[in-house]
Amino acid sequence: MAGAGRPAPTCLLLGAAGGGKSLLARRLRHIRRGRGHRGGPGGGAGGPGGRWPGGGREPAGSPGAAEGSGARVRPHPAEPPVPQVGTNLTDLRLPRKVTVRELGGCMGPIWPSYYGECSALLVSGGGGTGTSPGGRAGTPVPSHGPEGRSRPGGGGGGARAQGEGLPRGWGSAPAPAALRGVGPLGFALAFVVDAANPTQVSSSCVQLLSVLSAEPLASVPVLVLFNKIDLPCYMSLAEMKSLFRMQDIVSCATQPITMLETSARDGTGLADVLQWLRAALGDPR
Ligand SMILES: Nc1nc2c(ncn2[C@@H]2O[C@H](COP(=O)(O)OP(=O)(O)OP(=O)(O)O)[C@@H](O)[C@H]2O)c(=O)[nH]1
Repeated sequence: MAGAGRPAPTCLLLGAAGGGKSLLARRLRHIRRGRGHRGGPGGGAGGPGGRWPGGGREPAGSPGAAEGSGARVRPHPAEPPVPQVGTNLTDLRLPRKVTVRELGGCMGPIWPSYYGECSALLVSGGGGTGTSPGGRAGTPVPSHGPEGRSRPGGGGGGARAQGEGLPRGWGSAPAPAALRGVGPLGFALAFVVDAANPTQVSSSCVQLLSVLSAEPLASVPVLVLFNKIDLPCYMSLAEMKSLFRMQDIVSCATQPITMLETSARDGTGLADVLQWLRAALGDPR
């Protein structure tokens, strides 16, 4: 029964308007497999990995591709932001086909109507190797909070009292076994934050909390991307974690959460994003 009629693994791409989702999806489509992974686990401060493979350029013909040879990535030219109204589908070959479904930031109020898709994929997903990204060198590491922690719904141990200050329903779902590691569930979620826009931090944080507390998404692996780190005014991973109170979020979340710094403009961290997608969606390569 393997594969017959099974929908492609899907990653929902969410985040506030202007965070860089569209550019990110376009750039991911053109990144080449196999080489060019740089940086250590988490791709975090001091070592974000994954500019264009081969230390090189975006492939010819792709947005921002350069003529001739060059050792460095040619940044994607700045372009006026065009708010995404509706949903955009991008197919990636990792080599298994993975669909990235971007939902425009201005569609925030109706994002939940797309969460149901996840239930179908969770039911029909599986069948992978169960590879955990944390188990391979150089792979982004999901955060599960303190070792052996109990989720708030399961009796405490977290940094804050149960459910305190968090959206209704937070932590109330039972912990599925899959949460112990990022599993091949067939559905994943990436949440993009503009790390160069301090005015968006609080609204992004509220959005992230509401996404994490959505019941259909209770067991999907989540990647939080702090994007636009090419800009001089960007906030570092440590700053963003502190502003978002990520430690609290991670310790209360039912999902395994991974964080990465990226620049959709210059390609930093994008190889790590692909690697996370491969691991989260069940492709061991
Ligand atoms: N400097 C810099 N600019 C970026 C980066 N990513 C995206 N941008 C720019 O930010 C603007 C918004 O990017 P989009 O990709 O349209 O953002 P979005 O999240 O899809 O926005 P919505 O469709 O409104 O939800 C565009 O001008 C992009 O070129 C980045 O990593 N660095």
